[in-house]
Amino acid sequence: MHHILTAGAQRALIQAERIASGSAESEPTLAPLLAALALEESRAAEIMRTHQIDLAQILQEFQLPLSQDPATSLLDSPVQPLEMSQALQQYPAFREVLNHAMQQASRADVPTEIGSEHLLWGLLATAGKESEWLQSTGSLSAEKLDDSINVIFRQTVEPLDVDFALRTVAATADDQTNTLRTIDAAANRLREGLRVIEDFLRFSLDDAHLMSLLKSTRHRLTDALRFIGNETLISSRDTLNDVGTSISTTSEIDRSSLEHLLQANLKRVQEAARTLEEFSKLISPEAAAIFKQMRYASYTLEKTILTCIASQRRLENSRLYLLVSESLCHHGAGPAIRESLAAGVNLVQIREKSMTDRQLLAHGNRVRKWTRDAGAILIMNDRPDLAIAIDADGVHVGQDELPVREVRQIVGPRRLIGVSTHNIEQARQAVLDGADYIGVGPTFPTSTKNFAEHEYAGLDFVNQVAAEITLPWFAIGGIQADNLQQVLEAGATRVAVSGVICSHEHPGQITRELLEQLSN
Ligand SMILES: Cc1ncc(COP(=O)(O)OP(=O)(O)O)c(N)n1
Ligand SMILES: Cc1ncsc1CCOP(=O)(O)O
Ligand SMILES: [Mg+2]
Repeated sequence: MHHILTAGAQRALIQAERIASGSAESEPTLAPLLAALALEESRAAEIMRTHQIDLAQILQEFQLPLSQDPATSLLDSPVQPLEMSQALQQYPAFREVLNHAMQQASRADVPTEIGSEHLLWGLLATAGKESEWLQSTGSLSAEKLDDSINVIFRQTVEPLDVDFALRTVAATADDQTNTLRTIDAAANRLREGLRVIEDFLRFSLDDAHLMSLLKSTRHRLTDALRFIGNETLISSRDTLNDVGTSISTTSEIDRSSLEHLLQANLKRVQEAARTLEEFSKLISPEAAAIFKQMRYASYTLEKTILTCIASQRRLENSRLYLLVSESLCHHGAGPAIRESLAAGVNLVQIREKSMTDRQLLAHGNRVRKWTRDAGAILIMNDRPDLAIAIDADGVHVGQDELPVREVRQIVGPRRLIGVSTHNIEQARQAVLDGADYIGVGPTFPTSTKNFAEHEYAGLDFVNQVAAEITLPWFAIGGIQADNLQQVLEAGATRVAVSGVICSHEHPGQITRELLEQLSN
């Protein structure tokens, strides 16, 4: 198979050589490559950041020098496609890493491309002090990295489906120039649109996870343009004679809200990606395939961002989520629900594991009336069909139940879908799948649901989600009045509880206590 290194991977190798040349080590080591991967605005750096590893730590650990900021100096320099066979010759010190990277890349969507994330994977798979350090400091392993690569790069896009001939089409010189001009203009539109969306994610939504997805999409643009040739594109540019630059439609200047602005730019990105895909078919099928993926990735991104905004709005005032099971309640589910509603709970889940369908239907209809009268949201656990039957506002599903896509087909577009998550990869995936909120836990030991000791995700998981996810999420599991503060300190703003309210002698009283803490 024919393997090519992405621009990011090439820059990392060049940087690694620069760092190695300034290092005191006489024997070649992999530490300069590790530092170079963290230095770049690359996929590998993004992944390391999510595992709390940064450049400063690496430089300190491996006693490496970094006299200037080489990242900026290389970022804009054009990089020619580099084949694996050339890379193996040019960088003998990293041969083992490159070979492992190649194996990993062969399993990805675009098997010919080796990116910085594959180099990181190769580094982890190569025995040595760098790999050991990554595993101990960042809890990174080749398997975990597999998950990260999957979440960011494989599952955000449709499978590579090339529906056009894999050969370039002969054209006249004029045709070629016009095609290149079109590609150049569309690439600029795409880049600009992505930048606007990135700024929105950074400054308005403040969502690190979605931002990292967007950055990956931006990197793919660089990768695709390499197949066409950056210099060729620039030499075909003719802005003065471009009739498009003077056109400014009313819709282009009508940006009535941030959301409108966001949507307009998402559309701009999708249209530009389509133009790039079509015109690249005449020049580079590889580039066309990447543009197609980018178009699909932008649909996923659009859906995800808009869901996030809509959900934040719908659940804006829901900080305390009550899961009610008849068996846990001191005086029955009815009094527990009515008293907690009166005390201010506005989000209730029916979580019954042993009722028959008929019992659940009758119970659900009663709870529907109480919650509706109180203006509260009602969610049915596990059962999309019953959510519809009792006209609940949504349904909650676990990791082993129906996936969001299938649940959405059953409950339609308006009902909320909640998903339980137990680690950061599941949380990221649930966001991309289109969940409207997620459960994050279990935070503490609980007797309400059985978990093995090692399954407690704990406050670390709460911390991780707080750092990167803005889709509404609820910390859950063993939360009580006396440990709620710790959960809030770990970054949660919403919690889901069951036992603490249901089995309390006075559900209204404990509800008020919890709400009081949540509002501070
Ligand atoms: C808000 C919320 N979070 C998590 C769960 C747990 O769902 P699941 O893992 O499917 O387990 P069961 O509750 O069905 O036993 C939840 N119900 N709600
Ligand atoms: C259903 C569920 N899922 C994760 S923890 C949990 C139990 C929550 O109940 P409690 O608040 O009583 O621990
Ligand atoms: Mg369930």
